[in-house]
Amino acid sequence: MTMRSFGLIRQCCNALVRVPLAREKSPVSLPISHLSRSLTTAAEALKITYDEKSEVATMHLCRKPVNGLSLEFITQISIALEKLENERSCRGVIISSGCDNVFCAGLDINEMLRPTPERLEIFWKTLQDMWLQLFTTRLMTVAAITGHCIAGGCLISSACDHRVMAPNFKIGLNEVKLGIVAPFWLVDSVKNLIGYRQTEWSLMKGHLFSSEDALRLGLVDKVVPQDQVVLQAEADMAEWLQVPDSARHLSKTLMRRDTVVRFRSGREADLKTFVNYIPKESIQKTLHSYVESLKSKK
Ligand SMILES: CCCCC/C=C\C/C=C\CCC/C=C/C(=O)SCCNC(=O)CCNC(=O)[C@H](O)C(C)(C)COP(=O)(O)OP(=O)(O)OC[C@H]1O[C@@H](n2cnc3c(N)ncnc32)[C@H](O)[C@@H]1OP(=O)(O)O
Repeated sequence: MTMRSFGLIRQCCNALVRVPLAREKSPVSLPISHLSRSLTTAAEALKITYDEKSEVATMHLCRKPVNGLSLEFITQISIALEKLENERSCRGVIISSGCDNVFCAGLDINEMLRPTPERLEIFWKTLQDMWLQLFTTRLMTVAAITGHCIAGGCLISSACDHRVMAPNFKIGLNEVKLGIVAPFWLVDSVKNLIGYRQTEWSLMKGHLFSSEDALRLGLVDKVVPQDQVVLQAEADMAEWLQVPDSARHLSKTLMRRDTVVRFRSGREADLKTFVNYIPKESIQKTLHSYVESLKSKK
């Protein structure tokens, strides 16, 4: 297999990104590596490889420990997706994880703890944009879910076209457990996969499905042993790419149109709700307790 790194993507991972710092009033330009709260540097957090023969890229999420979606990380993913989308030879992207037993633990909760209004607003807008990009991309997208896939993690996997998961992990929307509510567009994309009632009760309870239940419901398409997830994702991608790209993409656009129209008309209101809701003292208390409970379980 001929693998090469995507030079363009490597460049973009070290790029300057204009984001407000956590406790500053106005945006400043800094290398994104200066802003990351992760144990990994920004350059290490996202690795892209491209296989010329299969015309498939792999986007490896490696923001340790749990691929928490910070503003900088979401920005990196978004820039990488755009570059891949513009790379004419690229037909598909597999999203995989470099974190042990975790595909993605969702939003980096630190982004919502005592945030500045400026950063909070940019954070949410960037997340909305990344979701729309992934949900509508011309590329065939496969999520290789080698571990837990929670809330914002499920946002990524449910926006893809196909999902392969390892057994004995958890997947779903647990936002209520943090005292928050998943946005309607994320709920819609899960509802598109598992239907109204399963979405409603799991959302209200913050229930996370086992891999096996997720397979039964259609939240994932295959469950295979952990060490075979990426291989299976590659095999499934090859099968999907036997369908002509434009017909496949037009079919996807047709099926996702209502969700996208609803998103576009509601995104401004959704943003306002998010930036008003998160700083509330009661929400801050619940988020804080949740983070403490994560730390104290050790
Ligand atoms: C009424 C009107 C309503 C309007 C609504 C308005 C607005 C909507 C608002 C918000 C919508 C947000 C939508 C999306 C939300 C999210 O994604 S929130 C995140 C949800 N995620 C989780 O709950 C997952 C939490 N993590 C875990 O359960 C576990 O960490 C695990 C993924 C199962 C992995 O377990 P394990 O391998 O044992 O690892 P640890 O638990 O030890 O974790 C390692 C360290 O990582 C820290 N961490 C874990 N998850 C996160 C995270 N999401 N963000 C930040 N940090 C995280 C964890 O604390 C450990 O840190 P230390 O090593 O202790 O420092």
